[in-house]
Amino acid sequence: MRGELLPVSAEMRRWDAETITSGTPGIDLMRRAGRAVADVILSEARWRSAPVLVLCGPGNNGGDGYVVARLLAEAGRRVRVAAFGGELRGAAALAAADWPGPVLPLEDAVPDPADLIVDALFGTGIGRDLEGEVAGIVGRVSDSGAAVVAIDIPSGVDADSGQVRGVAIRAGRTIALAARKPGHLLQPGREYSGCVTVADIGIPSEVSHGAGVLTVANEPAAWLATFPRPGSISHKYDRGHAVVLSGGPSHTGAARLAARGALRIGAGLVTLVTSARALSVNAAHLTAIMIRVCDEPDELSDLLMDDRFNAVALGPALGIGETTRAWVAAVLESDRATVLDADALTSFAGDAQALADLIGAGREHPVVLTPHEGEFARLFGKGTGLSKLDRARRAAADTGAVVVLKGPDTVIAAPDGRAAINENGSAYLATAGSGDVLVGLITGLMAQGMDAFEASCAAVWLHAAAGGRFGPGLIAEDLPDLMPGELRLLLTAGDVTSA
Ligand SMILES: NC(=O)C1=CN([C@@H]2O[C@H](COP(=O)(O)OP(=O)(O)OC[C@H]3O[C@@H](n4cnc5c(N)ncnc54)[C@H](OP(=O)(O)O)[C@@H]3O)[C@@H](O)[C@H]2O)[C@@H](O)CC1
Ligand SMILES: Nc1ncnc2c1ncn2[C@@H]1O[C@H](COP(=O)(O)OP(=O)(O)O)[C@@H](O)[C@H]1O
Ligand SMILES: [K+]
Repeated sequence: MRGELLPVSAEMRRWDAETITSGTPGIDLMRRAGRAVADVILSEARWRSAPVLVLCGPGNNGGDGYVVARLLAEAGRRVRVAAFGGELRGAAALAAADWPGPVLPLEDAVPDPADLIVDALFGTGIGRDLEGEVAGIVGRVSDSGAAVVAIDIPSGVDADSGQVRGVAIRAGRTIALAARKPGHLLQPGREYSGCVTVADIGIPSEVSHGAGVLTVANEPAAWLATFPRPGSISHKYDRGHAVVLSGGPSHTGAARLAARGALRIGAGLVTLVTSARALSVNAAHLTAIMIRVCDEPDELSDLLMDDRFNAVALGPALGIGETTRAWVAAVLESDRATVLDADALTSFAGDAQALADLIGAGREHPVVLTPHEGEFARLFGKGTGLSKLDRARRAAADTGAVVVLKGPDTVIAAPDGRAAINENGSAYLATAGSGDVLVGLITGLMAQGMDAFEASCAAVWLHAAAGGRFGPGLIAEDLPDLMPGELRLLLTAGDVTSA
């Protein structure tokens, strides 16, 4: 997979183990980890005179902490170490043996507001909720207001899910070892991690890239190579023809937002399908977007016999119930690239299997589902105990569709197990109708022939980049018209950073 790999803890353990097997002792990895963290601390002017309190746990994350303590003391810094747990093993025991100073019991550690705290309690090996004396120190660190640097991941944050295991350290700075993990991007882990940088600890690229990690950070590197660009002799039919279904006379705006999104992202033609009753209100608001009247699903099926209509979106403001299920069935039977959102999903609440059956196994063209958390739970259940990543992945595998599970940390998952986590989102996107525009962006990219997973990733990223760059005052109507600016930055200026 292209893009920055985000290994889960089991994959990370494999990377470490394979590196050790191929000849690098675990203590060397740990010393590199400690060196990287110490270098960050020593290079920060604001921490130059801060006394350092290193909190060490019973595993290898604690081992990293002992290395940091020794290196900072050798650099002349005042360092206290407090530790928790029984006898250390392996590399961690070696690292602890190299620390020449005293070790306080954790319960005696009293962080001072002037301290710099190094959080080396737990990393990827956290196995249960924090309680007792470790929960106590997390509380005291938080109450002290001291600055915190976390090694690998803030203790208490689950590296796979981003969930807090009871309580967690809030770090201003986190130094992720070898790679960021999903828990650095998924909420609330992202909030707890503060500013995250990655330290190279010497995992060979054959190990990290040979391991089949299927999760990436959603960034242009993951999909830019296949992003559609018109050729010099392209005509509009080469750029696809997107179709968007409108709701009834007083529910037409959502579909128009999606249709405009599809046109702005580059679909050659966009047609809004409306009932006769909603025709005049739609017609009064549209110019470049064409209109066709279909009052029954059969009429839409007939329209879609023309294979120039190659991507269809439905759901926003369509109404919940049997009628919408019939429209969904008609579209899915026509086997066009399809995006199902909002009411098209909620009409199948508690009956995801019926939707999966309609999507079917033998279809030629992909389907994308774009639920927010509420729609997802209604369709697939709460998935208690599963991470957002796993819930999206499982829903994709079960339905055979790409699933875009929206929110501040949108997850895009493909039926084959690939997944991407988005991180350029902006809370300004939390405004009525912004999801409708996203539907149009995905549909417009699929109309241009982009792979459904990559189209979903690209649309989510561009939508978020536009929202973040615009910021205060954003309304959904703005989003389609922000696309030309975002596309210019992405495709011509080579500036692929979001706001
Ligand atoms: N592998 C390598 O070679 C390298 C690894 N590196 C570093 O190691 C980290 C991973 O190390 P790790 O696997 O030892 O796990 P770690 O996060 O230290 O914690 C495990 C310990 O905590 C305990 N424990 C867990 N939860 C608990 C709880 N709620 N409350 C209380 N105790 C709890 C658990 O106890 P147990 O569950 O076994 O009873 C076990 O003793 C990784 O993030 C990176 O920093 C780097 O140095 C590079 C080389
Ligand atoms: N706090 C947030 N940070 C980043 N993105 C957000 C946030 N809240 C919502 N969004 C994004 O805004 C869009 C809202 O879509 P949706 O919930 O379907 O709203 P609507 O139905 O009003 O269009 C989604 O793309 C979602 O990821
Ligand atoms: K930690």
